[in-house]
Amino acid sequence: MSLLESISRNIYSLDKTSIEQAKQRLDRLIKPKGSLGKMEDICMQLAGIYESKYFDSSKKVVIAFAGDHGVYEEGVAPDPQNITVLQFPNFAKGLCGVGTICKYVGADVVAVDVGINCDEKLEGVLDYKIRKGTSNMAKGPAMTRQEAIRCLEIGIEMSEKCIEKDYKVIGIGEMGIANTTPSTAIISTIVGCDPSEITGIGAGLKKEKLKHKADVIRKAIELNNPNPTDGVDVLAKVGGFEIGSMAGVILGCSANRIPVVIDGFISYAAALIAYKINPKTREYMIASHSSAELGTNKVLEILKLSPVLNMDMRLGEGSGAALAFDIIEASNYTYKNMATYDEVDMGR
Ligand SMILES: Cc1cc2ncn([C@H]3O[C@H](COP(=O)(O)O)[C@@H](O)[C@H]3O)c2cc1C
Ligand SMILES: O=C(O)c1cccnc1
Repeated sequence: MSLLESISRNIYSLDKTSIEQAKQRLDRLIKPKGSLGKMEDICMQLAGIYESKYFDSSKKVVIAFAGDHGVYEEGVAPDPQNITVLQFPNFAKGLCGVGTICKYVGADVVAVDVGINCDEKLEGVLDYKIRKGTSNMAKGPAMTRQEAIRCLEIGIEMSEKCIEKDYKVIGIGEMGIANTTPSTAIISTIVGCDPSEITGIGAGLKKEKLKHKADVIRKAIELNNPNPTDGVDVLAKVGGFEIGSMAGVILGCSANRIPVVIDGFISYAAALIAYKINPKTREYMIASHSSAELGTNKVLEILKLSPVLNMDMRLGEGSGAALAFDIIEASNYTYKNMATYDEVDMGR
């Protein structure tokens, strides 16, 4: 049995007893029932994931993957492709958005090259390059099925390495110029809508080029005919290496009962791939924020995820996941340390 098969067969629902125990404590805290809103949801979810009333969520990491995209040549992105190789070393150095936010919240970043269009080894970046960028999906499949499985398995492996190092909460991030294009293709295929309904500006595409971007995505879907019920097929035909690797982290976290914090639009595409491979992965996901990219609501509705933050962010990298780490920690701290009605006299 392959690593992917064995991991996806080993994903179970959250533990109802622990969720109930967490709820009972939350209801005994000195506050109106339910008044901590999503903080309470997070605590119940974490209890169900860790199978324990109390849990440690202190050690956190963003695992970020980078890859380039053959579809870049269709003129779907506003920036030069080599921004991927120039920006990615800044993840580990703590100089870019996700790096800086991680420093602030005391989390680590692991940066993994799964397909950057370059020959050199990058400082502070793990080399798991599959190939120097996907093929142009407007002309044929982005990758082979074997490559799709490979990037999923790299993601699984990275998550398990981090879990072995005792990380208790894992966020996902990415870098890849043009990757909102395959993300939109994945989301249109799985949601079942026309790409024009959800094609956004990405890193700042001019409004007058949006129709062209949507047309390229539609053409890629028509040409490759991905099967919306088969996550691996969708990934192979219209995906990206970094997107598949993020989906692999989601599967790895779910099988190892570790919460996985979803970032923005590109990570939503990864979340849908993981969900199609095993729908139970949804239970392990925390949506950090609501991306400003068009199409956000459609994915979050399917995944039934309610984002923690709404910051109008559309950076990616894992920046939103890192920002939500502090909310998760604040929720756990409050849950553990607030007094209950049994401990202080509240007149009842
Ligand atoms: C300097 C820079 C830093 C970034 N960090 C994340 N992205 C984000 O923008 C890219 C996706 O947008 P599109 O599909 O329009 O190319 C991805 O690399 C994503 O991570 C960046 C983009 C740029 C230009
Ligand atoms: O939502 C995101 O993460 C996003 C949106 C546009 C470009 N890059 C990332």
